[in-house]
Amino acid sequence: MKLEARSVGWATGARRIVQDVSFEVTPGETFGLIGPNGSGKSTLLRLLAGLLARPSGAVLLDGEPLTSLSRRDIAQNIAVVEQIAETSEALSVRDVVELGRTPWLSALRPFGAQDRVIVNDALEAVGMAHMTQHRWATLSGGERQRVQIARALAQRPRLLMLDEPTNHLDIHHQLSLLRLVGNLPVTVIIALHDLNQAMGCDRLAVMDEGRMVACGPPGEVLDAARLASIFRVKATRLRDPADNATIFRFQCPGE
Ligand SMILES: Nc1ncnc2c1ncn2[C@@H]1O[C@H](COP(=O)(O)OP(=O)(O)OP(=O)(O)O)[C@@H](O)[C@H]1O
Repeated sequence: MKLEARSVGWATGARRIVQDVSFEVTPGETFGLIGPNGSGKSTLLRLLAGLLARPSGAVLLDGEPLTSLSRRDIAQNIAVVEQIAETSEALSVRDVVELGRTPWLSALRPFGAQDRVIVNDALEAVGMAHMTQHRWATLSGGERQRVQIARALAQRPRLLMLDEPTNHLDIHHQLSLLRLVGNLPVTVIIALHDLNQAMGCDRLAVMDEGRMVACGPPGEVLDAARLASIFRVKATRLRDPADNATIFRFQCPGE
């Protein structure tokens, strides 16, 4: 699915949180959003998913303005995993993941065997199939994160938006999640803090103070001058001899 952001913005009171952001994400692309704390990444993701009232500019999905689509149309196309997921404490892991099927169900099309297979696959994909009966309230931060990702996978979206999906995960689950997401046959927009992980995206948009200040392939966008001016770090580029990949080592200026 193709997504186009045209001069997207959002303000609260007199404060502009996101301003004049334009880019296109092509079908199948993994598009990363990076930027310092408070630079507007989560707000931009919410705008792209149509979750904020009174946005400015336009978001188009395969050429159709988001505003012309029903909530159900949007939910059949876009799944969002936010940083803080609100879920009833009493639900089981399976219940939460089954919620991902909601946009596809109706009185004439109740939850059935095919939905059960999709839910099982999603639980399997995030390594939570052994905990289906556990209650949400009892889960660790990383387990909750993986269940929310399974819910989004069960939605079978064409566009998956993830807000810092690795932030609660141990290193094994971080890497397996990124590999899982990278191999999905869908368009992905992902906000990330780890710039080494961001190097795995097809393209990156850099946010700073609510504006997009750069957009392009990771190797071009993450140059020493930008890392110093936007992220306020001194970066040394290293090469992994195993596969020739670029790795950054960061230091605070003056160290
Ligand atoms: N509903 C709101 N009302 C007021 N201010 C808001 C609101 N939502 C976001 N902000 C402010 O907008 C700025 C951008 O927030 P946002 O969460 O989009 O940044 P971010 O880049 O995702 O940050 P982080 O990396 O810390 O998660 C922050 O200063 C935040 O306090």
